[in-house]
Amino acid sequence: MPPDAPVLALTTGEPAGIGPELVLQLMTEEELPGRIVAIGDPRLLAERAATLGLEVALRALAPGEAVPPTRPGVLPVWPVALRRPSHPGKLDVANAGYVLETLDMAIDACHRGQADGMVTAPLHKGVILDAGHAGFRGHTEYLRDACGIEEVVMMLATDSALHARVPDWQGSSALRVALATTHLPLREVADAITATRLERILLILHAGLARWFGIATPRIAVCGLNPHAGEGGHLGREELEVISPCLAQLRREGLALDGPLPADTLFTPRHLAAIDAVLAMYHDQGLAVLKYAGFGRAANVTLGLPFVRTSVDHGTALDLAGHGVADIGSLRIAVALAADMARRGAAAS
Ligand SMILES: NC(=O)C1=CN([C@@H]2O[C@H](COP(=O)(O)OP(=O)(O)OC[C@H]3O[C@@H](n4cnc5c(N)ncnc54)[C@H](O)[C@@H]3O)[C@@H](O)[C@H]2O)C=CC1
Ligand SMILES: NCC(=O)COP(=O)(O)O
Repeated sequence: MPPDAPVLALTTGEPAGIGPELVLQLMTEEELPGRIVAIGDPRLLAERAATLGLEVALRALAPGEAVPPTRPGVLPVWPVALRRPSHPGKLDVANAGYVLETLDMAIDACHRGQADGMVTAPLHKGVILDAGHAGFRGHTEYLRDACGIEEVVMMLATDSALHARVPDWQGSSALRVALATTHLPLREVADAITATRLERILLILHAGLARWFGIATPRIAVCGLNPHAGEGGHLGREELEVISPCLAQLRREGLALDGPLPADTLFTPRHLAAIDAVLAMYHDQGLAVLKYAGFGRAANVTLGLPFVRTSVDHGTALDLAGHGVADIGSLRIAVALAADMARRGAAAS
């Protein structure tokens, strides 16, 4: 590995979940892109490694110490102390502040240029809210607010859709799905779909596909919100009053957009064959399909941030934590994607 390989700050996520063990497992692998530094509690990581019989030596880095080239079996760590000892599968509100501190450290490192990007292991949104961090929604929204920007875009891509235009959808599970709204109660979704938000989201998505995925003129298919995209106004008017006018305006500005299309038939090979990404109106409209196509083989990327951030396609899996059986596939892909994006970012600047 070259000594100037991108530095990736890897947050270890909810301590009671599968994040810590996936990070440890990753570090036993031979081929890793980038110089990885985990952010978390070294004692927790050492305990989890011992429980699972993973031979990983932890090396706490001093402030300002350079992140060394990654070697299998060695995990450099930027230490953050747990507030209370953590046990697999057992959430504890006392450790919510710890999880947020690991995120803050990664954000700070990206801002200061000490890291070229961040990769996040899953956190548990519920326990952070139970701990009193009102308004917490997820990494995506936390990063947006920490960076003081209006909008970012959550996009998940399956492994075969990570690098460029997908030539043939027929029989393929290659899929990129972005979301117009993220972690919002369904009751609030319709009101959140405004022309201003949609325009911002589509511009970020268009730019992100061009910059990071090498698709100069991406074609994006936009889902309707209502069944049958509103059935001409009989099953909802958001398509007529908000989505269509917004798409028409953006087409005049040169974006290649299809829709609004009924979401049920959009996700079929004939429609997917012609497009580079789908914009779904809400979380489960898009992610249920994405996870059906490639759960465990996909990564989550936040577009529109001033730095690279990727994540896994799954949550904390409390039921599996501490057993060493969780699938590492998505973390592997998230790390590879972040390293690739960081290299592209460096080449472009
Ligand atoms: N990037 C992040 O921080 C994410 C966090 N979450 C959070 O995770 C928590 C739990 O969410 P759930 O909806 O239960 O989803 P989940 O992904 O944690 O679990 C859903 C099912 O998938 C299985 N699963 C998850 N990851 C797996 C892996 N790597 N290998 C094998 N099986 C795996 C679990 O055992 C469970 O049966 C929630 O608080 C949610 O908000 C969910 C998605 C992403
Ligand atoms: N289902 C995707 C998800 O919840 C990821 O959220 P985030 O924490 O990465 O914002």
